[in-house]
Amino acid sequence: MEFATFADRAGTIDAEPADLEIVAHVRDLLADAEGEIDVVARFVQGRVFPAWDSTTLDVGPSACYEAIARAAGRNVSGDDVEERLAEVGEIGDVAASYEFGGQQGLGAFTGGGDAGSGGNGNDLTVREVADTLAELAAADGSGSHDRKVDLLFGLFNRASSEEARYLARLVLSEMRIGVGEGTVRDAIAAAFDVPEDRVERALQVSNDYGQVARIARDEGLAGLDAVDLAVGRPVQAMLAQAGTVTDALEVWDEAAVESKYDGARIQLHHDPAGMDDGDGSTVETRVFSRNMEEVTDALPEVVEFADETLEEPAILDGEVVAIDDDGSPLPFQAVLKRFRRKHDVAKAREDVSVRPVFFDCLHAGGEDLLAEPLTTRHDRLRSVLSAADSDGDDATDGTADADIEGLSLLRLADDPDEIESIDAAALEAGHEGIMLKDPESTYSPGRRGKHWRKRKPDVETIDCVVTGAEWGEGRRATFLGTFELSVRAGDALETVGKVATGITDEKLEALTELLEPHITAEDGQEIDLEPEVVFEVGYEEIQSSPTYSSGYALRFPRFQGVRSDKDPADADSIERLERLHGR
Ligand SMILES: Nc1ncnc2c1ncn2[C@@H]1O[C@H](COP(=O)(O)OP(=O)(O)OP(=O)(O)O)[C@@H](O)[C@H]1O
Repeated sequence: MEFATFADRAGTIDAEPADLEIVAHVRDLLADAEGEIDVVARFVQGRVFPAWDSTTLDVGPSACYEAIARAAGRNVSGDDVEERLAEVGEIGDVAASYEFGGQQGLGAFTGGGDAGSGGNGNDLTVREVADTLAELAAADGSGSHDRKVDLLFGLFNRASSEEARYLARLVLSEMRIGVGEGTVRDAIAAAFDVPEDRVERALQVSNDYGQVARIARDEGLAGLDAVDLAVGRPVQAMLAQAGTVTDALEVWDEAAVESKYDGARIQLHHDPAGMDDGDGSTVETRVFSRNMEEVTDALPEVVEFADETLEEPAILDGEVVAIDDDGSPLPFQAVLKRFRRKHDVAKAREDVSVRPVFFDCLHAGGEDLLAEPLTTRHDRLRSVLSAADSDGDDATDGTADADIEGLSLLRLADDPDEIESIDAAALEAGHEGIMLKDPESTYSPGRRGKHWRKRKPDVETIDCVVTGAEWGEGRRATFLGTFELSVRAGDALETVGKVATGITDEKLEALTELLEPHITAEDGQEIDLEPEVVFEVGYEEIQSSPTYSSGYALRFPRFQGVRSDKDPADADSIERLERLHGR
């Protein structure tokens, strides 16, 4: 297909406001794309490379302005192009405002027209543009800037105004003609008469709109259904919604509960037989970010872990977490010092170490698992991660999961109290909270569905008076560990719950010092306190409950801090609880 034809069609789409009409135009474009269907399916979305491919053109706007200026003639400079952009506001309009075609001087009219070439009789094709841009992306090292400008100049120099408009937008990732992924999916289905959901599945698995369009056309449904995951080719990550335990248990019989690890999402691809690393070398392990960017070189610990632990081809989904010298998780900010780092990785590793935790398995031993339920995928994950375990204890009874390095602990629970204690243990271990997942759910790449929920962060906090406490146990026996919370009810105080979570050892020590002078009675581990200190407490919801004297209970109470600026008289009242409960 000539690039002029593509530009002409892109112009029609650009001018079309109705979504359905846009799909129809893209459908026709794909149907007419012949041998270049793969490129056309990408270009129309403004993509030069497949979604799974982290290759970028690596070309700054100034290189593009320079190339446009050179193609526009001797009297035009990169600065002129930039100035015009400031006036016009959009690079496509700017590029289209020049006359190209190797004209010297003032840019005489070439008669190329919208669908014509730049006047040298040598029509630019879609494939040529794609090949030149691939060559441009590959240019690196010294002199690469000039090489990139030369290649771009070569394209603009052969372009008509309308071709230049879409070429400039493509190069600067500013296509913006209203064609998103869903449009291309529907257009492929309509063009080649295949069901949308099967196109969707093939797209999820391959992340390659060009390949899927070609397969739909040439091989039909059977071809689409045969598209598999490939080790080495990243898949979009499944995402979560915020949700409450109560909501989750209403829809599912039971919830699969896991810690929410506070790190960065990774997708690990491993093949003991080796895979292409994208640069022509063979590697056993590649690691990708949530946006399918390659982060392998930044995370040598993850690569070492995979090389030591895995014995079969696998695609694993997980989180990389920064850890301190004892192996305890560090806050999210620490992992940012490592993630995506390109230089001085060894030095950064000395400062902050990381370790991976995996919670899903998309592919193992040649078998795609996306359509399997979560529990089956997690079982497979366990066996993949325990392959190197020489005693052969692959923990099928679930008891040894905590001993399997790199495996998330997944527990099935249908009791909110049990989930609350898993949440408490997760916070205690330094994680961010918990994830709730539907045990039956399949893996939906790229979807932020209801099957995965991150327990809703506390939307509201209340200020409670601390009226009692319990001494801790074991190494915490000298600290107060659990605090009884009360709210005002007229002149009296009524209990509303206990908080034990969200408090580090240092904070417990400080709180003990603060509260000890106010102890009025002690019975075993339990103590009564003079009402003096006010805590700010987060919660998931307020329930009616006979357990506490206020008639309400805080579900998932979490310590936020001491309100040293407040007296008990300023604490929240039972009336406020009533109002919050009624919401
Ligand atoms: N056990 C787990 N299961 C799934 N995701 C987990 C788990 N532990 C940590 N995570 C992280 O939580 C994220 C899920 O939340 P979400 O889909 O909302 O992503 P997000 O927008 O990056 O949110 P957040 O900023 O809260 O991590 C995942 O992308 C992953 O990085």
